[in-house]
Amino acid sequence: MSEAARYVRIMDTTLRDGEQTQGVSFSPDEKVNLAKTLLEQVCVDRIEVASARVSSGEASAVSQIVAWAEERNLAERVEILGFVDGGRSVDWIAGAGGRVINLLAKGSEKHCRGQLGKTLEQHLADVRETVAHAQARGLAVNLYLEDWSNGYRDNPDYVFGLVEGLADTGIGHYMLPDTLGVMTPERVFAAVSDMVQRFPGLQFDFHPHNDYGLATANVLAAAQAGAAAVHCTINCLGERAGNASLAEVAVNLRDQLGVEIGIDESHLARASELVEYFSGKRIADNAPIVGADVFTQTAGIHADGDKKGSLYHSRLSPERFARRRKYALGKLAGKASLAKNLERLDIELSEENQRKVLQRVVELGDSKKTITTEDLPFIIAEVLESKDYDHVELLACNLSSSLGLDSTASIKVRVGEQAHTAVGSGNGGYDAFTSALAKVVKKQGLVLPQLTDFEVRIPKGGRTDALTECSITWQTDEGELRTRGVHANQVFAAVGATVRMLNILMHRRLVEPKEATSASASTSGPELEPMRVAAS
Ligand SMILES: CC(C)C(=O)C(=O)O
Repeated sequence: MSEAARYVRIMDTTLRDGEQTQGVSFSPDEKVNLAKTLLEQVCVDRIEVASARVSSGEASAVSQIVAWAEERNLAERVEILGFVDGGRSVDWIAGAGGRVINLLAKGSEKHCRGQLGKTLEQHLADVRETVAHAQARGLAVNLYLEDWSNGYRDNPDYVFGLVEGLADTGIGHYMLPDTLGVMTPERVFAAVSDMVQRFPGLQFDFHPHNDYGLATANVLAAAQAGAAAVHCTINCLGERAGNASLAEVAVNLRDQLGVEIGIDESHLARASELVEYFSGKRIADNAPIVGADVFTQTAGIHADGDKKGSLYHSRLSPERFARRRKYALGKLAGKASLAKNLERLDIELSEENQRKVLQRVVELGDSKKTITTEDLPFIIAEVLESKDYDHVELLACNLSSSLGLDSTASIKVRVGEQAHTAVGSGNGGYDAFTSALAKVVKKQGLVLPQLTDFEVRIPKGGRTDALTECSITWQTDEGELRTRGVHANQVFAAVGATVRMLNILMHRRLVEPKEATSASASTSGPELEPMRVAAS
C-alpha cells in the first residue's frame, strides 16, 4: 500500500492525560461538551476520557459521555484508563457504562520489579486475569505498556515477553508510551519499527510526551515506522510538559507525511479555544495553527508580497482552519500592511492621508504600543482631526474603592451634544463605572454589550509606574470586537477601552448607515433604528 493511502488513527486524550496537567480539572459538563466537540466536529477517531476510580464526578462524566455516544453508535470510540487492580477498575468502568478499557501494564522490567515487586510471569498472570475479567464484563481491551521507552531501551526482551504472553488475549491496541518524553525521532522510529515488524498481526499506538519538545516529531516518526494510531491532546495539555498538540500532529501527518487522517481542520481553532476556557490554561499567541497571532503578518515586506499576489504562500493558509489573515500595525508596518487593514475596515484614504496615518502608526509602534485593526479608526480620526469617533466622551469621573464596602463611581459623559451625569456602585472600580455608564446609555435606549474577555498588561520589567494596557473583548450583534485603553491607572485603561467600544458601535449604527444611504443616492433614507449594541 502506498504511504499516501495509509490511514493513521488519532486518539485524543485531552480528557484523561490532558487533565493530568497541573491545575486542570474538567467538570462533568465540560467533559461531555469536549467529548462531543472531539468526536463530532474535530472528528478524532478515539477519545480517552477519564481514569477509572478517580471520583464519583468522573463516573458521572463517563456515564454521560457514553450515553450520548451510544445514541450515535460512537461508544466504542470512548476509552477509559484502568489499572491491574484485581478487577476494581474494570467494575468501575463497566458500572459507568464504558465499553473500552485502556489497561495500564508495566512496560519496563524496572517498574515491574521496583513498583510491583513482581516478575514478568507474575505480572503477565495478573494482566491476563484483568483482561479476562474485562472481556467477561463486555469491555474491549487496549493495553498501555507504561514507560515502554525506557523499558524497551533497558531490556527489550521483557517488553517482547509481555506482548508475546498476551498475544492470544484479543487485546485491540498495544499502546507504547514515551512516558517521560525522553525519546528522539530516530529512537522512536527504530523502536516502533522493531515492534511492528516483530509482531506483524498486532496494532501499535504511540503515546508521546513533550519533555524535550520533541513530541510532535516523535509522533511523526512513529507513524512513519508503522504505528496504527498516535495519541495527542488539544493545546498540548498533559502531564508535565504535556502530550503532543492535536493541531500540530494533524497538519504534519497530512502535509509532511501525506498520510490520511480523519480530522476536520476547520474545527481545530474553536476546539482549542474551548479547551482554553475550560482548562484555564491560555496558549501562547504563537502556538502553531491555533495561536492568536500565527496568521498575522507583521513585517511590511510580507504584507507587500501578499498584496502583489500571495508571494509568501504556505500550505498553512488561515482559511484552511476557518481563520483569517491579519496584518499587524506597529513600527514594522509598511504601506501594504496599512492598506490591508484599511481594506478590512472598508476605509478609503488618499495617498497623502495614508502617509500621515502610517507615520503615526510607526510612531506609536516605536513607543511599544500594539495597535489593533480596531484602533486604526481612532488613529485616523486623531491624525485627520476627524470628529467621526467623537460620539461619546468621558468628561469627568470619580472612582472610590474601600475595604469592606462597594466601590462607587460618579461620572459625567457627553453623548452627542448632551452631557449626562450618573452614579453607580459595584464590586470594584470598573464594575462601579460600568454600572453608572449603563444608566447613561440606557437613557439613549441602549444596553452595554457582553464582555467576554478582559486582559490587563504592563510592559515587561514590571515597574509600578508603568503604563497599563487593558484589552477588552466584547460580544456585539455584529460579532466580536476588541478595544484597548491605555492609562497609568488600570481601571482608567479599562474605562478608556469601554468608551472606545461605545464610540465604535455608535459610529457603526449612527454614521455608517447614513453614509451607505447617501452613497446609494437615496434622498429620503430609511429611519435609523434605535441602537441596540447587544443583548445584555
Ligand atoms: C498513564 C500512562 C498511560 C501515560 O500517560 C504514560 O505512560 O505516559
